[in-house]
Amino acid sequence: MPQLKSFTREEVKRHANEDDLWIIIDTEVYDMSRFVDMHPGGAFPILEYAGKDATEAFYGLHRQEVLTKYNRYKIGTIEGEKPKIEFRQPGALSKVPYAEPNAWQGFKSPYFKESHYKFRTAVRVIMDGLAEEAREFEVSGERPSDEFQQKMGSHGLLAANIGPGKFLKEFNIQLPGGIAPEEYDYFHEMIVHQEARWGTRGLDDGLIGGMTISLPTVLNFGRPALKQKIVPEVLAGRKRIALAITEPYVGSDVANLKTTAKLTPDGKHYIVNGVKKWITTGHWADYFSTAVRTEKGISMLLIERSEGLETKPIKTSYSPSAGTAYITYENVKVPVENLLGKEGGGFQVIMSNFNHERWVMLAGATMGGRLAVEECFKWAMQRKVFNKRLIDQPVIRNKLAKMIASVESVHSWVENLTYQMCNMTYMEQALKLAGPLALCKYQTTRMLHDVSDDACQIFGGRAITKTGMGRNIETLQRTYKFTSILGGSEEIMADLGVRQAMKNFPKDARL
Ligand code: HEM
Repeated sequence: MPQLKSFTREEVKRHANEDDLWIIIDTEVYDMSRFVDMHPGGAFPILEYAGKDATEAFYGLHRQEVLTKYNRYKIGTIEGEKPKIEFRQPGALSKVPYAEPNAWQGFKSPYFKESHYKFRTAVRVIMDGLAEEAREFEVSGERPSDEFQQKMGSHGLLAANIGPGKFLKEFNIQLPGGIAPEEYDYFHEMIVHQEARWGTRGLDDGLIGGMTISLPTVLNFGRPALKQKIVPEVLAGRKRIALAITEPYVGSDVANLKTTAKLTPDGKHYIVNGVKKWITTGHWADYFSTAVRTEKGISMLLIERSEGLETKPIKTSYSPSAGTAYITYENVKVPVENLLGKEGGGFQVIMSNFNHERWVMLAGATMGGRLAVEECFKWAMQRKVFNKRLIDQPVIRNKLAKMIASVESVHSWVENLTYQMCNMTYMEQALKLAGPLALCKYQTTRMLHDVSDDACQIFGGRAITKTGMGRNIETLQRTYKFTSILGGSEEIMADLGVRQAMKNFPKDARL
């Protein structure tokens, strides 16, 4: 970058033709002479601002990050003037009201201790440092690279997604912010899910989604030797793992799955045949925690990618970088030692992680809604139409009010449920939390539906454009159905919640 100089506004005015074209954005001076013909928006819009202040026009059409990416054209600043627009620094919190959970914006919280604040600060710095690379994978739809997966692992961010547990100490995991493994609780984990503010819904699942739902089956039900082999390599990002339950004929209806595993006559192996569909991370995975039908009923097997096992990508409306796969198993030979839990005990293995899986989705989804609030609020404040800012239109303020109120309500419920998870025993959680978590998941994805709809109307055409100002809104509207179908569809969640409440309904209660 050339040495930055100081200029007066009068000096800038003298560089006002196509071959010598300067503009001012806030208090910075850009020499556009070499860029004007390459400008993605064409030369015409820039020419109008030659030698002038283009701040308002620029922010009406570009995200701030454009200036960071093209800062090679910056030649100086305006003498004696202080910037009016703040540049977001890596790791910084947003000052936009409701853009962050209120605990991070100075509100009192009964839930967070010093270690949570410390952890959040550390996680945001790491995530900001990885954001650009993450977005490149989401846009290209490519497999997140081994280096990227391993960076996540080396920061402790893969293990941090699996939740608190003895395994953090057992496998010597170094958590962000130097948090001690025994201190790590579900509020720390909630922070990890909510700090994934990259706007890369597909990639998030390709990187960690499959692992978060499948590794616990090995951690909690795998034989010690299997655990020792697989857990460290997955948590370090050297290997990837997916949960393979759903089939083309059965989605949530696990009891009717058709994939079979037959014991060989010597009793040393299972031979697996069948197909699986919608397997998140599946196309990238080395291991598959797979639900099969054995002689004794539904069982879970850890299957390594090997002869007879093939994956192919499913073209989804979210992102190919989620690695969503169709899997075929043709006479795949699996050692009996890879049985997870008991033969015929597959339901227990599958069910044991459902609450956690749904809660992870809730935490991530509230962040998705919040990000939309921040984007819409900023856009409405800076976008001018009919000579007014969007925010000056009551209809826009009303939409924002609805968005904020629904994100905040769901977020408070998620925090309350997280508190229960931190303080109930595993058995208590199993008995009491399935219903509320299911209802909260239902409410959260309804919230996303409404927020996405309002956000799209606020952003207009940019909400259906993959790059530029509305990029994150486009991602939200294209991907929120992912959350409302996976891990139990809205309809099943709503029904489960009410059926569980019916079980606890007092027999003697009358209106
Ligand atoms: C440092 C100065 C500038 C840089 C680096 C820059 C860069 C860019 C880039 C990268 C895009 C594509 C954005 C996307 O698709 O996400 C773009 C679009 C555009 N730019 Fe600029 N630009 C600059 C200044 C300006 C100025 C002063 C104007 C004047 C109004 C302008 C008008 C536009 C327009 C109209 C578009 C198309 C926006 C759209 O498709 O909605 N640009 N610019």
